[in-house]
Amino acid sequence: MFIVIEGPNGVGKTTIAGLLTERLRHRGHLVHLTSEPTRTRLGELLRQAEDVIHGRALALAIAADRTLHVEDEIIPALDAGHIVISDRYVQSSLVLQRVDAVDLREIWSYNRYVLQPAVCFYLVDDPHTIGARLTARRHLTRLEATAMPERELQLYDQAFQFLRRQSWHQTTIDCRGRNPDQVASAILDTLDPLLAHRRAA
Ligand SMILES: Nc1ncnc2c1ncn2[C@@H]1O[C@H](COP(=O)(O)OP(=O)(O)O)[C@@H](O)[C@H]1O
Ligand SMILES: Cc1cn([C@H]2C[C@H](O)[C@@H](COP(=O)(O)OP(=O)(O)O)O2)c(=O)[nH]c1=O
Repeated sequence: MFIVIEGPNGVGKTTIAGLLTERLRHRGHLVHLTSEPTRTRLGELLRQAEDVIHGRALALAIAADRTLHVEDEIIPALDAGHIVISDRYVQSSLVLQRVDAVDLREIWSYNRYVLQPAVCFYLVDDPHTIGARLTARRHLTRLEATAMPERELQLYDQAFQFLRRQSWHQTTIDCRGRNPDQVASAILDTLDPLLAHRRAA
């Protein structure tokens, strides 16, 4: 089963993806935790080069990294019986490349052939809470510094509506007033029936 954790910078994706991995492993599942940009040479290059690669070129390069991610890492892990959890996926492009002035349909055209996740979780929180966390960060990348939490939340909502029309399975998780354990539990509540179905199949 392929699961995606999405949401604006600072909402808690990395924290929650890690907790969810622990909780699922504790229950005896094999879990492969991954993230985008990838930890491959291309992904690392993109993390370092975000200041000089921008707009359409960045959208294409991120889509190339994602394509390799699916082919070389996600599908092999799924074939080996793992639950795969990705911290960021297509939605991040539908939001961040738009912040970088690329049109939504163009971004989608570069991503439309990727593997469709079993379910995508969109973490949302109060923009002031997210903003306070970002202020506490020592270093922000160019796109992190450009995208404001309100704008990112609005673009994530538009990505959600767009992908719903492509029949993607998506769920919004409201993190307001919830600690990370409670957020992970809310995700597991949605996952449990899907996992039971997987076991029965
Ligand atoms: N539900 C939560 N409640 C309180 N703090 C949280 C919550 N989720 C994450 N955090 C904290 O917010 C910060 C940003 O989380 P992080 O997982 O790095 O976000 P992202 O990967 O979305 O940028 C971290 O310091 C983390 O401990
Ligand atoms: C996945 C993804 C990342 N990015 C950019 C946004 C960030 O500035 C940068 C790194 O992502 P980020 O999630 O901040 O990485 P980490 O917290 O693991 O260092 O990559 C895109 O522009 N589009 C995408 O689709």
